[in-house]
Parts: sequence; structure tokens; C-alpha cells
Amino acid sequence: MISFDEAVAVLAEVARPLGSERIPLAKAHGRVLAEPVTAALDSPRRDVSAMDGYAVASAELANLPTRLRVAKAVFAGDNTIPRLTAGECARIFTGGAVPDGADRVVVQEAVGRDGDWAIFNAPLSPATHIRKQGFDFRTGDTLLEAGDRLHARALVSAAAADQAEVSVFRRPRFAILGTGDELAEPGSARASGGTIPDSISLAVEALGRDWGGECLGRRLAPDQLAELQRLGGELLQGVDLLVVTGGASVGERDFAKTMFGPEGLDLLFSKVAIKPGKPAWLGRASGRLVLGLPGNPTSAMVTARLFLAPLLAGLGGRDSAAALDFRSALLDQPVAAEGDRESFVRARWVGERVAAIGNQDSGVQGALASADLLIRRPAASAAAQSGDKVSVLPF
Ligand SMILES: Nc1nc2c(c(=O)[nH]1)N[C@H]1C(S)=C(S)[C@@H](COP(=O)(O)OP(=O)(O)OC[C@H]3O[C@@H](n4cnc5c(N)ncnc54)[C@H](O)[C@@H]3O)O[C@H]1N2
Ligand code: MOO
Repeated sequence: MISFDEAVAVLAEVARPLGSERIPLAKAHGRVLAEPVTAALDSPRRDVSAMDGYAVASAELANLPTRLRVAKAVFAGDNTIPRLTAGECARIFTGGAVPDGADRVVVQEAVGRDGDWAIFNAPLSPATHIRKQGFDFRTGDTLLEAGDRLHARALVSAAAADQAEVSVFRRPRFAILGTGDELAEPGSARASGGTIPDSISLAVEALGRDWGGECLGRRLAPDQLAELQRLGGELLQGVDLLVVTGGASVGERDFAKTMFGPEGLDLLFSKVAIKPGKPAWLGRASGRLVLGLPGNPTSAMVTARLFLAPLLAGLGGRDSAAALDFRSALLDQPVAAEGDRESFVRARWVGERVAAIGNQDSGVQGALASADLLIRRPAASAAAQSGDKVSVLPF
């Protein structure tokens, strides 16, 4: 049995990017940059107004009140920059280019109008309401780094850089093989005796997508070695990673590892000193990665979060460690002492503090939805009290 940290270190070694491709920015949401995004223009492109109002030379407003002739109007997008001469101001709108000769914009709420004349009465504000050319970024600046994920806010930066395409890492392709004679598709379990709904596959697929993977398929298989070998071989074609759920333990029909044959599976780790999820394993078969998750639904989801998330993050070009960014939080309720395995307690936020959910059995399905986070508790740690600091990970 290896420790959690050792298992994560083994995983980080194999969680390497799979290659890259250029794609339209419009298709790039959620993808991970393989090359930096650099700005193709300045932002703003020239000095522009931050407000609707009047562009003026401050010197014209030395003695108030005063009136200036409204000689020009500038709208966002106008390509010619007017010049102010003495006694003039320009009507200007947010985003409009500041005329030559102007050094501030006075907001229209502070300006009176009399035909072609603008009447300035109010004392000058400290703000000039001008955004200087390039104050946001300059042409050639790196706005996003390789390894950054193109979430919604990053798409603003990439689009503002005036880029139509980006270079991104290829998404890791995965498939899921759920093993167990008892498993039935959700909605069909109650039709026959002895079957239960497969509650893991859809959830593992969802978690895998959240972490940048592309799911090529989900299959269920009975605990029959020949059928598992056939399906396993089939699913390995075309994927980077096969996720096998169940059959990880020592039962007579636990074939998740043996289905690849004695030569077929090169185990990278098997059995991790964690609770839940001890039977989790990682290997390679036919040159593809295979991650084994225990069949107990809570164990499956905890190990998917702890191993599948960093694996897909790393294969997809991100730092795999970024998927395991534990933070501190304060306990809202006491938690019990731990045994000989490091423990990942299913917990939820209570205001600004965290509390373990009531049912910590690794077969829990009902209360799993309320577990927003995992509390990491070292092996053999003493009971912790309300107010104690603990290490937490979003679940
Ligand atoms: N003698 C021992 N028995 C067990 C050990 C052990 O060390 N010695 N480990 C236990 C631990 S810890 C776990 S976790 C489980 C994991 O076992 P498997 O990965 O072999 O899982 P299964 O036996 O196939 O299933 C366990 C349990 O989960 C249900 N299950 C399985 N797949 C699904 C699914 N897709 N959807 C819903 N429920 C599922 C299955 O019906 C079983 O009830 O082993 C312990 N045993
Ligand atoms: O480790 Mo098992 O995952 O306790 O239930």
C-alpha cells in the first residue's frame, strides 16, 4: 500500500500533455492554452473617454463658470481624431477617441447646455475620465500563458488581444467501464430483482468533463472475465485513459485488474492508504492509461476527484497539482479521530466554516450531493474540535 502523496507523485509522472492543435477562439471555451496569447494591438488603441460628456483642455476651465463652443462630436469607433482650438470643446461618448488638445472629459451631468455652447460651472474632478492608450496592455504583451484554461474571463483577454485562433492542448479522451453483475441503467433497475442503478458512470463522466476530458463512451459489463476482456480491449482503442469502476477489491468476481491478463497490465500503483478509496489503482494496458476506481459510489467519487481530476488536468496540459489545491478552513463541528489510513471526510460549508456530513459510509449515494468538499485528515490524527483549522478541497 502506498501513501496518497506517493500515489499523486506517480500519477504526476504520467499526466503529461498529449499534443496540441490550433482552433477558433469561438470553440475554445474550457480548453487549455498550449501557447501564450499575445496582444495584436494596444488596449485601448488610443486615448479614449471613460464617460459620456465633454472633452476639454483643463486650462480653458481655469476660471469658472465658463462657456466653450461645442465644435465636434466623437463617438466610439470614429476613426479620425479631431483637434480642439481655443474656446472649443467636443461632445464625447464613452469609448470615443480624445481629441488632440483635450486633457480631460467632464461628465455631462456637470455641464449645462445653451445651443452650441457648453456651460461649465462645477469644480474640476480629480479624475480626468481618460483611459490612456495601452494602459490595459500593449501590442505584443503576453495576456495568457501556456497552461492557462480559457474560462469565461480568460476569453475576454483572448478576444481583446484580437486573436481569432488559439493553440490549445488536445483534450484527453476517456471511456468508462462500469463492472458488476448487479448494475442496470438508471431507470431500469427496479424492473428486475437483484439489480441496482449504476450511480457512478454518469457522475464520473461529468467529473471528467469538468476536468477537461472528452468522454468517448460509457459501458456496463457483468463480472465475467471473457466479456470484460473483450469490452476492455474494445474500449482501450482510441482512448488515452480508460476508467474502470468496481471489481477493484479482493472478491471472487473482482476482475478489474485481471481482465487485462498477466502481461496486459503494467500497474503503476495499487491500493492507496486512504479512506475511502483504498482499492484505487492506476496502470497501463496496450499503451493506454487505466484508472481503477472502487465500486462503492462515495469511494468512486472521492477517488475520481483525487486521481481522475489531476490525471485529466495533466494530460490536458495543466499542472496536475493544480487539481489538488487544498486550502485551510475552520471546523464548524468536531470530527472523530482517524485510524491508520489518511482520510478524506465528506463535508459541506456551514457559513464560513466546514462540517462533516452525517453519513461517512463509503457506499453513500443519497447524501453525496450535499458534500461540497473533502476534509483531508492525516492517518492517526486525534479528534479535532470546532474552530480547529483543517485542510479542504472542493469536491
Ligand atoms: N475482504 C475485503 N473486502 C473488501 C475490501 C477489502 O480490503 N477486503 N475492500 C473494501 C473496500 S474499501 C471497497 S471500496 C470495496 C471496493 O470494492 P470493488 O471495487 O471491488 O467494488 P465492487 O465489489 O464491485 O462493489 C462494491 C459495492 O459498490 C456497488 N457498486 C459497484 N459499482 C457500482 C455502480 N456503478 N453504481 C452503484 N453501485 C455500485 C456494488 O454493488 C457493491 O455494493 O470493497 C470492499 N471489500
Ligand atoms: O476504501 Mo473503501 O473505499 O472504504 O470503501
